[in-house]
Amino acid sequence: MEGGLPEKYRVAIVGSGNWGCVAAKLIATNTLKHNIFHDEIRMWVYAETLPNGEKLVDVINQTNVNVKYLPVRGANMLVFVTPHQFVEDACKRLAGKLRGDTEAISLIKGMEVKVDVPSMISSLISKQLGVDCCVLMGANIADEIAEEKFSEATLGYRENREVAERWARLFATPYFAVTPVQDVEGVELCGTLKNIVALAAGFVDGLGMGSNTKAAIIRIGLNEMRAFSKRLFPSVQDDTFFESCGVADLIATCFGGRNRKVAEAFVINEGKRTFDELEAELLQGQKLQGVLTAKEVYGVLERNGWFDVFPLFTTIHDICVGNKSPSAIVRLYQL
Ligand SMILES: NC(=O)c1ccc[n+]([C@@H]2O[C@H](COP(=O)([O-])OP(=O)(O)OC[C@H]3O[C@@H](n4cnc5c(N)ncnc54)[C@H](O)[C@@H]3O)[C@@H](O)[C@H]2O)c1
Ligand SMILES: O=P(O)(O)OC[C@H](O)CO
Repeated sequence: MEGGLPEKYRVAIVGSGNWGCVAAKLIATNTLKHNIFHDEIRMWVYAETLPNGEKLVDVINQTNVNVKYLPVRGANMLVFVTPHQFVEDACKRLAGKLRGDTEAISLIKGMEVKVDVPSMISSLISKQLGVDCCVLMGANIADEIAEEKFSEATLGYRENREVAERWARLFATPYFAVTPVQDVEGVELCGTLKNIVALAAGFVDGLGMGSNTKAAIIRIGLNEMRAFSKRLFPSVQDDTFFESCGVADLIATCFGGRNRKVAEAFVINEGKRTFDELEAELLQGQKLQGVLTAKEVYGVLERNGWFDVFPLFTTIHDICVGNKSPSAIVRLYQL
C-alpha cells in the first residue's frame, strides 16, 4: 500500500523482438489508461549489436514507445516474449530476483523438449520462477498490429479468472480483442504447432500449387494439431481450436507469416540454401520457430511410435532436414 491506496501493478517485458515491441505498444496504451497499472513499463533487452553497428537497446530507447531498458526488478506482471529457444536462459537470469506476488504471461509460441519429454513454455516459466503463467496466442502478425489493424487474441488461463481479466485489460484495445479461455495447454499448443503447419504452407507455395492444396494442408494440419494436443494433454478442449489461437492463427500464419515465407524460399532455392541461411537473409535478425518446433515434435512422435498418426508433422520435419523432397508434402496418403 502506498499512502493507503492499493499498490499499482508494475509491468516488465522479457524480450524485445518484433512481437515484443508491438506488445509493448498495446501495453503502454493500457498502463496510461487504467489506474491499476503503473505507467512505466520496463523491458529486458537481449544485449546485441545490429548489422548496422547500432546497439539494439539504443534503438529501442529512441522509439516513441514508452519503454525503458531496465532490469525487471520491482515488476509483478511479467510478459515473456522471446523466441522460445531463449526463454530458459532468460528464466535462469531472473530466478531469485522476482517479487513474491509476481504473475507471468507467455506470448511465446514454442515448446521445450528434454530427453523427448515435452514441456510447454508456460510450465517451464512456472517451474523455473515459481509463478503462475497464463498465455496469449492468436492470429497476431506483429507488423499488422503495429499498424492498428483489427486482430483477435486468445488468453489461456488455468484457474484464476480474475488474474486472466487483469491480463486481458493490459492487452486489449479497440483494435486488439482478447478472449479468455480456461485451457492453457490448448491455447499454447495451438500457437506452437501452427508454426509447423506454416512451413508446409510455404512448401506448397514454393511448389506453385494452388488454393485447394493449401486449404488441404491447413485442414490436415488443424486435425494433427488437435490430435497431438489431446494426446499430450487430454484436458485440451475442442472449442479452443475455433478461437483466434486455433483456426484463425493457422490461416494468418499460412498466408502472411515468416515460417511460410522462409519455407517457400527453401523450395525455390531447391534445398541448396539451409533454413539458417534463409532465416538470416530474409528475416534480418528475427527468428523462425517452425523448424525447431518440427524437430522437437518429431522427437515426441518417434519416442511414442506415432509417425503413422501424424503424417504431415513427420513429413514436414523430413523435408526440413533433407530426407524428403518438398513434393512429399502432397504425397502424405500415397499407398
Ligand atoms: N513476430 C510476430 O508476428 C509474432 C506474433 C505472435 C507471436 N510471436 C511469437 O513471439 C515470440 C517472439 O517473437 P518475436 O517476433 O518478438 O521475436 P523475433 O523473431 O523478432 O526475435 C528476435 C529477437 O531475439 C533476440 N535474441 C537473439 N538472440 C537471443 C538470445 N540468445 N537470448 C535472448 N534473446 C535473443 C533478439 O534481441 C531479437 O530482438 C516467438 O515465440 C514468436 O513465435 C511472434
Ligand atoms: O511470422 P510467424 O510465422 O512466426 O507467425 C507470426 C505469428 O505467430 C502469427 O500469429
